[in-house]
Amino acid sequence: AAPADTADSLRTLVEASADRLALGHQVALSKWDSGAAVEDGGREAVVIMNAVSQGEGLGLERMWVAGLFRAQIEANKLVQYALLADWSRGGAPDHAPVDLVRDVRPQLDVAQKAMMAALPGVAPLRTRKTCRGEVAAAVGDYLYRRQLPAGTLDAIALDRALAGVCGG
Ligand SMILES: O=C(O)C(=O)C[C@]1(C(=O)O)C=C[C@@H](O)C=C1
Repeated sequence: AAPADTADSLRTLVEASADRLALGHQVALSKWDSGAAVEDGGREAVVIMNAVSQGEGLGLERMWVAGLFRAQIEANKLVQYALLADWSRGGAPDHAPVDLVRDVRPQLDVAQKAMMAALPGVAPLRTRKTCRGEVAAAVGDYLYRRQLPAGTLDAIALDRALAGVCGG
């Protein structure tokens, strides 16, 4: 694919990753209410298995897809831990009850599908020397477009969420 195609796909991937990450706020609220642990190893395995098998249908390498989603999950946990720690000190924001299994995980699955659709176009970037710089720039563009300040929790976590794009 030409570099322009990669850039478009990367932009789509960054947006879908940010959408997935934003759901971490809802997940954290549900865990605040339920007292459940942030980490759910069984669910992580399901998320990664689903992504890998969807990726195989798209001709994507298993290890790459697994690494990509491991990074997404790690970033999601970063957001959850940070929010829960804040709320332990200051209280959680007012919110309606959040049903993790019925409401939030299906939305995570939708964001995952959007990410998967972008991956074939992003794959050629993996092996470029410029990969890390291009990913960092794409995140910077996203933050700029959304007027999200660098250094905030969501901005930091978005860089981490995309840590699996290069190499693998
Ligand atoms: O589904 C959850 O319980 C989440 O916290 C979300 C998520 C994910 O990013 O998919 C993150 C951490 C958990 O270990 C499992 C999955």
